Amino acid sequence: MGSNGGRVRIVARIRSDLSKEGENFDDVSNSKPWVSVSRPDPETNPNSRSSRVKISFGSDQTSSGKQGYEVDECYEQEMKTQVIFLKEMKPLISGLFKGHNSTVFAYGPRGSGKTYTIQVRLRVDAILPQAEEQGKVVTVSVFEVYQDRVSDLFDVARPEVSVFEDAQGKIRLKGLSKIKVTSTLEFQRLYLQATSMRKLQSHTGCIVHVVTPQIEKSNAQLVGKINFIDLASYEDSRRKSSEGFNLAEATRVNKSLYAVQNVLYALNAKEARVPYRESKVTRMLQDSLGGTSRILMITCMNPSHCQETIQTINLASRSCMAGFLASLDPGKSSRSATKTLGMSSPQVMKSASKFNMKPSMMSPKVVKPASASAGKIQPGSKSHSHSHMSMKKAKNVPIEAKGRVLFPNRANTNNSKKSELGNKRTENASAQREVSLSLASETASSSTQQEEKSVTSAALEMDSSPLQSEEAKSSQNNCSDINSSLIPSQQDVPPVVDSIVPASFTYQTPPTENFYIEDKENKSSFLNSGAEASPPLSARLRELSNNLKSLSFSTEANLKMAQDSSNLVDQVIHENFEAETPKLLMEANDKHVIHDNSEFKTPVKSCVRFNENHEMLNLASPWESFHMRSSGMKVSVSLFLNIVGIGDKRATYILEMREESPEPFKQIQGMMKNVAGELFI
Ligand SMILES: Nc1ncnc2c1ncn2[C@@H]1O[C@H](COP(=O)(O)OP(=O)(O)OP(=O)(O)O)[C@@H](O)[C@H]1O
Repeated sequence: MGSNGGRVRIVARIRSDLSKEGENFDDVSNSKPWVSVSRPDPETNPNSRSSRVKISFGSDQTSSGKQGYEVDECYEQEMKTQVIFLKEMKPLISGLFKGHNSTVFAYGPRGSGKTYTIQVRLRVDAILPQAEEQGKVVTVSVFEVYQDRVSDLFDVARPEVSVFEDAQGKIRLKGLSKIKVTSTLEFQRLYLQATSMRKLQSHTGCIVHVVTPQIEKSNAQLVGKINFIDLASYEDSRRKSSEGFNLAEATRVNKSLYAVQNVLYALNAKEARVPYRESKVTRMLQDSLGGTSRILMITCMNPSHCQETIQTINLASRSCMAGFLASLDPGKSSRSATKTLGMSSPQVMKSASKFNMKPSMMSPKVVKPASASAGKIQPGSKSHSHSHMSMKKAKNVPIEAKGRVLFPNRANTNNSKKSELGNKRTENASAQREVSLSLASETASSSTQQEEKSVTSAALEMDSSPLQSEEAKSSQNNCSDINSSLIPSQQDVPPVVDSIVPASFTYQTPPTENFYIEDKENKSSFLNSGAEASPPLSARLRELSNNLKSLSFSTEANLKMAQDSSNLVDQVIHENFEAETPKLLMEANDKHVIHDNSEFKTPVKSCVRFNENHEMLNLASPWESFHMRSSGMKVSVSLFLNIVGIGDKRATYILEMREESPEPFKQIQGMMKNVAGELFI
């Protein structure tokens, strides 16, 4: 569906200039364009592989050097909502009558025009006449998901809607009413009444079912359904806390937004497993996301919340590009495609040698970070700029700073180990880890129950923001410019693919060395019985240390950073793990079920800072971002928790607890300090 080759179409809409409507903006008198949109010109680039549109922030670069985030389409400020409807949503409504389920998401920061763009009332307007013409019946449900609880907005007094899978594998929404509507007026009245009950930070959804009236002896009633999901606003935790909002709530909301993005990413990437269960929203919409369903995500951009806008577009672009990567290798999942491109592509290999990088250290995500396509933008590209946000000067970030594959693929080694390990599970022999350098935690997945636990690591990181608040403040001073963000200099960018791959990096860990710990109540399939079945943590950390040492960095600072991190890891190994590992594992086994295969995925989060006037100061490279956020290569709390064998869920819980009950957490933090030495200062 998307031009990226994926099933999810991801478009963006830039909200119109509200400064004309009297809304507060940063000083726009001296402002430079805050966002610009470039699209390949078919006349000058008839052979262009991509019809994707590039969104760039900042104005310091020439149009041929624009860096940015790619999406399937971007509607600029002057575009009318009706045009967007006709181009993007109308086809979905037509599909509805042919039996296709569809879902439309509106996603973006506060006040970015999500509700304004999705306009559910008008959409139902377009459905009713067609239904009547074809003798179909339309029923609607309106719900909200707040703190992972689903409520029926037609009757808020009813108990929580329960979401479960029936014996046939169909998702059931028990307790959600469906109301038959026959006229637009009737629907508008119902919808207005229902949405007036919604909570501020909730996801609001409307499910429109088109059904065939009961035909004698036939049970097949449902023709199709379309879901309109007005997602809760993405909020930046640091900004929120400074403005007195509820940080815990923002964290929860953002986590669920990341979960939605993880699902879209997995769908676009044609991954075998999609982490629907990661959030209530995706779980309840599962029927309308998988299979032949069509999905549209409209990412709304708000110039007055530029930081959040960049973060949301960054994630949206990541999901979009997953489809592109998968389309390069349609026979395989995106992970396989990633591997193929990273390990075998002649272009990549060429780039690897050019940049003195070992092929085993590369993945497309490594060599093609969020802005790395800039060097490939066609000279004839059209570019439009919009003026709002004041910016500072650009600074180039070398590509080497984007990330590395820490662990080489050692599938062969694993095979030879397989017999030694006896009953150890090895079916996911090429399980990969994707780790965003700018993020602190990872996603775990259980192969045994075919259920994924995608990462909501940015949320975890936000959870840990109070620990880092001082760093954040100081890093603001270090930040220079939005354009320095994820953007390497043109000379430094290997011309690998004509696309953006958002900043994250991938490394592979052999399954015999993978494990994670989960709560017993959630999963129970494989119990790793200790050191024999699982290699010592010290070995993994040692490997991390060695790989860090072997990284080639372009600058002295980066080299020093790598050495520092390597030394830190060495220190942790020496002081804490070599002696403690068997004990830790035994303790873990007492309390948890350990799975032998894990899959980690992190959404990408940029590192944009604002000064007190909300002017953007910097969008750091992923590596810089990691550096800043982790205070000079201190490994983040949640990453560390993962390393010591605590799964993401538990790590999330610990971090959330710290937010909500700082006192007990101080004790936990003390304990962690003992374990991690300098890491948790
Ligand atoms: N493209 C646009 N043109 C004109 N006005 C707009 C546009 N987009 C949004 N608005 C106006 O901006 C305001 C906020 O829009 P809207 O409520 O749709 O944002 P939202 O992202 O849904 O906000 P929330 O944070 O409450 O979820 C509304 O008054 C809306 O009419």
